[in-house]
Amino acid sequence: MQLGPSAAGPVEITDAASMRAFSRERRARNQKVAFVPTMGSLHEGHLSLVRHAKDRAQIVVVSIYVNPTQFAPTEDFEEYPRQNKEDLRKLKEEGGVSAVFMPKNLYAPRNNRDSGTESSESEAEAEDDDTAAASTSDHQTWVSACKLERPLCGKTRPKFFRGVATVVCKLFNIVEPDVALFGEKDYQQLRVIQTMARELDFAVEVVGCPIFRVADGLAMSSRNALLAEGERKKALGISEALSKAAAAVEGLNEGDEVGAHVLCNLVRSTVEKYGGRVDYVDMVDERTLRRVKTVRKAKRSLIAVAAFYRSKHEGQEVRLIDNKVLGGEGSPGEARALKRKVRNLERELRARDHLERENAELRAKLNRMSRPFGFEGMHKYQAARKSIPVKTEISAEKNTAAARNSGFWTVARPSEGTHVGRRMRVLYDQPRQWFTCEVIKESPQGVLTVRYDADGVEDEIDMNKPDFKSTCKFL
Ligand SMILES: Nc1ncnc2c1ncn2[C@@H]1O[C@H](COP(=O)(O)OP(=O)(O)OP(=O)(O)O)[C@@H](O)[C@H]1O
Ligand SMILES: CC(C)(CO)[C@@H](O)C(=O)[O-]
Ligand code: BAL
Repeated sequence: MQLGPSAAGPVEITDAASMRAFSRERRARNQKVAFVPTMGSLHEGHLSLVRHAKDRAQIVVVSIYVNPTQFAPTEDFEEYPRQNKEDLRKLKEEGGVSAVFMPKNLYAPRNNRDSGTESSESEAEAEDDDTAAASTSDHQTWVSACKLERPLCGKTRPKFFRGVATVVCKLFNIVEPDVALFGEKDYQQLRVIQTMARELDFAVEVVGCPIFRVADGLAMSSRNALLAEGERKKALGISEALSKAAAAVEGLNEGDEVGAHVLCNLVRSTVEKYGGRVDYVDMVDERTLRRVKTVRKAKRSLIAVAAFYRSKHEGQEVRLIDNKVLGGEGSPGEARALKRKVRNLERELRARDHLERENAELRAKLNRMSRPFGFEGMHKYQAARKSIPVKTEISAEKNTAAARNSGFWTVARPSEGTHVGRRMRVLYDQPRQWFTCEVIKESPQGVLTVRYDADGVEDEIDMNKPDFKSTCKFL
């Protein structure tokens, strides 16, 4: 059975029981499960989470579910972009995703089943009914991280985080992951889920991942696809505004501080100047999400913004969010990503060091094993040459054994006419075989440096040695 990611693409699972069975089977085989919950309409931001997930576990599960309980009746549940086929194509292309969980409805039908009032008719009805109210009206158990839900997005979307925490709780119970990955774009959501997982004892590590931006700075978001023509340009005001605030803090002297309201006003006016309608701009403590009054260069604070733009759906607005950690050295996700990168690089360096050492050992062994015929003699010959003072040079004609034995060396090239690039064959003794090589350097003393075709190993061959003619042939 296929346990890890398959070339055919992820397994598509639509019911909770099969999803749970899938995960349990993998975990029983000691495979770690990483989970990326999404509402679909996948973009590079989601795929960046998938890549972080692949780094952390053998099994990656992505869920695609537009959760009705996090939308208020006035919000864009109906308009929310849905494109499951395209999403599956993207995940297959990305590779490394083992399963995609795409439940039809996580609320009413299971609720009926649980309460013992099972009715296939009502299940079918509920499954066919996508409206937020109809599919969730029976649901009565909610998860809430009260204090963290109130500020920022909680002011305009009072039931949003209750819906998010509840569906993530359900998804965690179905997928039973070891690790779950969330984007820092939805920073408040990340903090709510981390708190829920910790306080309700989920055995899941909740990891935040850095915001993935388009080259022009806009944070990737599924809702970007809902923007009316010309609105994307206005939305660039958000990242521009956050960068201005970051630059202002960067420009502070150590120990100086700036009022949070000054930076919030800067962000608000920039977003408005670009044409956005600001929902909120707030400066908060990155952990508690409580408002901070001042910002210093050395201390990390989070500036968060939400703004509305015209939707391509008549009369609707698109609400985009973004944030930036000011002061300190970037967001926790960025720090974690950097740490992983450093760790991976160090692992690669260690592996390379190990490879270099292994290569040097093998090269030395190879040199020992396959010296040209009579090589030992050449060593002795070279050693002897060092100890004998060169009295005079003798010509090629006088290059006789007698002359050499008398302690004189030849500088003349043998009649073959060697030159760099000349190809030759050399007889080895172990194994006894001819090898072709090319002259890559020659010394006036008649020592050739050659490189063997077979393995690229370089070697020295002395044309003066007595058996040169019988063991080396120029081509
Ligand atoms: N640009 C991004 N960088 C990093 N993570 C992201 C980015 N966009 C979304 N995510 C993360 O992907 C997960 C799924 O988010 P979701 O499916 O709601 O997409 P989205 O783009 O945030 O949609 P929306 O337009 O509703 O905000 C969340 O954890 C979210 O924080
Ligand atoms: C976490 C989530 C999948 C819950 O529906 C959603 O809020 C999202 O996509 O960020
Ligand atoms: N990315 C969070 C989902 C929502 O805004 O509804």
